[in-house]
Amino acid sequence: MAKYSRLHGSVGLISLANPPVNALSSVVRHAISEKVAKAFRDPEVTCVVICGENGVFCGGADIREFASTMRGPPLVPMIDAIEEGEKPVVAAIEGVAFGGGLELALGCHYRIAHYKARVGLPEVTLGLLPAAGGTQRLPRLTGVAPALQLITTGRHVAAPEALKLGIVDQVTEQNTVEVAVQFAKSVVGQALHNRRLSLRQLSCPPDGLFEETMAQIKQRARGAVAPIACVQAVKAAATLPFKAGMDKERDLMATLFNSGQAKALQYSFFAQRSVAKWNLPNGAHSGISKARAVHRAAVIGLGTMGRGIVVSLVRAGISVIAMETNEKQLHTGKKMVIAILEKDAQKHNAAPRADLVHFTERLSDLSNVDLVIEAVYEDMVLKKDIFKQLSMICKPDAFLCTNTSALNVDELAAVTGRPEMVVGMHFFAPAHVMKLLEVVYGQHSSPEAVATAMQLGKRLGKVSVAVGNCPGFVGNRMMKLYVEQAHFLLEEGATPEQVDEALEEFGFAMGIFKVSDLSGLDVGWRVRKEAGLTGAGVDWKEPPRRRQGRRYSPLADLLCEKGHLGQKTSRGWYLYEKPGGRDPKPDQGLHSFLVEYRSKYGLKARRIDKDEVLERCLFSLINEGFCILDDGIASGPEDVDVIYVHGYGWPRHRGGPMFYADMVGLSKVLERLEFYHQAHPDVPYLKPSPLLRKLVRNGSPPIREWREFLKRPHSHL
Ligand SMILES: CC/C=C\CC(=O)SCCNC(=O)CCNC(=O)[C@H](O)C(C)(C)COP(=O)(O)OP(=O)(O)OC[C@H]1O[C@@H](n2cnc3c(N)ncnc32)[C@H](O)[C@@H]1OP(=O)(O)O
Repeated sequence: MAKYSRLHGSVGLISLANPPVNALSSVVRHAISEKVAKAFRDPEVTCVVICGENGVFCGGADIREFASTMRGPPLVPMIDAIEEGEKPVVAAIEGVAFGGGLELALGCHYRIAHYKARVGLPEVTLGLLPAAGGTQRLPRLTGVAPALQLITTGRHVAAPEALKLGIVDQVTEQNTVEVAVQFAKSVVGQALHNRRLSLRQLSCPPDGLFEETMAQIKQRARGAVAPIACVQAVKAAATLPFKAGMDKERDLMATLFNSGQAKALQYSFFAQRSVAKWNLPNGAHSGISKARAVHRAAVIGLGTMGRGIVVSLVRAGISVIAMETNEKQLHTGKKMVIAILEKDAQKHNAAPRADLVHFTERLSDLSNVDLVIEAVYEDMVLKKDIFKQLSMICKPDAFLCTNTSALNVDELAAVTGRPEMVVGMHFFAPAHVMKLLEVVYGQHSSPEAVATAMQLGKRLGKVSVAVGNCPGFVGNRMMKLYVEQAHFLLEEGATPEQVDEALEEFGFAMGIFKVSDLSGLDVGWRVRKEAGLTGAGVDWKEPPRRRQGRRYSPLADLLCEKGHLGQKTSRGWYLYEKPGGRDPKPDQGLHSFLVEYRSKYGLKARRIDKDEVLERCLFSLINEGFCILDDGIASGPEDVDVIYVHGYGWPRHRGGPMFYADMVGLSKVLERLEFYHQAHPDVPYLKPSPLLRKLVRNGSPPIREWREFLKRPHSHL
């Protein structure tokens, strides 16, 4: 809804009132239209100010309404009516003016923003375009190039930048509404013609701007269609009269609005928010569990992960003790952390925050920290030793966290005298860049420990998801099967290039073999050795290409034995021009190696098409996702999807693996898994999960209803 009042006798003040972000629901749109008409009718009113209650102008159209038939007055005529009005209308922008919110402000004749406010047109991130005149008015205000950049990326800008771009007329540190009211009174009587953006002429865009932008977008959009439609709409602004441009904007929006991509992106928006409201099988949940403040933290281990975690903590203003026993590693780690912090400082024109980090070789220096994150390499014996010591050294109420990516959090907790204070904080490399954090609760982790880790993740700017304890947790447990299928496909006749091409066409930023070369083949090799799948622990009585009773491909192990570890050694699944090279080239040597390998094991190469690559890799991963839901390791499909979109390069416009399964159709996923399981009976995880079967038996309900089919958590609180 929107409230109306009259200030100083002549100013009509319209306040959007739809907490928490004053989204433009049908009720709000109706109320704004009504109040604007009232103000325009009232002869005592000479000018109008539109603002939002509770320090937020407007977060845009109500995204929840997109799933149903749109009711209420549409935005376009409402905004046109404001612009056409004969009384000056000023938008007083506090908090945010996003999407339809900014479009509403662009229909006003003037815009005043608080210096902390942000404005932007993020529709593209929801699979849409700004279809309430945003693609036509913004270029007329800022010029084509800046508008094109903002609309195709959805980037927000802070008020000072918005002022430079001409999006707002004034920025204030004072009470924005009061400043806007005074401003509105001061412009009464001035001509409005020039202030109506729809009437403005656009200056010619630079030559080739649209072609270049389109080419860049096609390269980086990974199949997303909304950015392309955004370019077309802005091009219409630059080449057509306003009215025709608006028609083009409307037509393009009509094609996007009901697309699967828009549904996926809007699902992702809400999924990301839903994971913050975590709940555990024991009944603990975010609503009742209080986080403790973390003032001082420690990180143990200054390898790639440890360094990234230290940087993340410092960026959040937390003082850190960075501990490393290896002198050389300590020296290198310190240099790299300081270099990143200095680069940050340069970027933000501020002093480096290196004073917040204290580097040490002594574990005893950790006696007074509130929370420790252990980030040494994946060796259970080493980690247990560290946790035993921490338990004695750290103050009794310090939380002890591990950055393990797969090891048993309960086993670590058991060696401490405080298992309730132990949780996993699984960061993704590089930790100062990647958004995802898996917070792993063990059997004894207290709600306070989980709440503190989740809250800390939020403070570090991460998307944090609470997950249960099992080998690989959610992300890596699913990933393992996807990687295995890719290796099996090579045995059966595919090349790394064919597999990667299919995955990249699907929308992954990089195919699985390129990712493996980038992270180093030795990472998985170490894990497989730990698991007794290769190296000294193997039971050699088993037939070749079988381990622990099931099919196994030793291809990656064989490459590791040859020293082909990926980019760092210039050879892996691809060839690189030098060690550390980034540009993968097909490797004839690898192809010959595959031919010899197949011949050695009597494997007949066959042609494998893209559909099979996708089904084998993705459906096996999805099937494990269903098992994870059934086991209660993730509390809902949104958790799995958020993990895959933010940590594993799953294309956001495909929602995530569980959303994708819903889009493809659960019965089709089930049928294909049954087919592949029959064809590969020695791969047990291709057997369809009981939860998938149950959902199909129940008529394949939409993803938002899946939680009703999960085992209910039992409260032990
Ligand atoms: C004809 C079409 C014309 C226009 C199209 C559009 O306008 S599309 C919408 C464009 N707007 C956006 O994309 C903005 C989305 N929202 C945000 O970026 C952030 O929510 C915001 C506004 C910056 C606030 O961030 P904050 O961190 O403070 O809160 P949070 O994100 O957790 O949101 C709080 C709750 O509000 C819900 N919500 C936010 N925006 C919308 C929206 N536009 N429509 C509906 N609901 C919205 C959000 O889901 C949270 O809900 P909760 O139940 O508490 O989880």
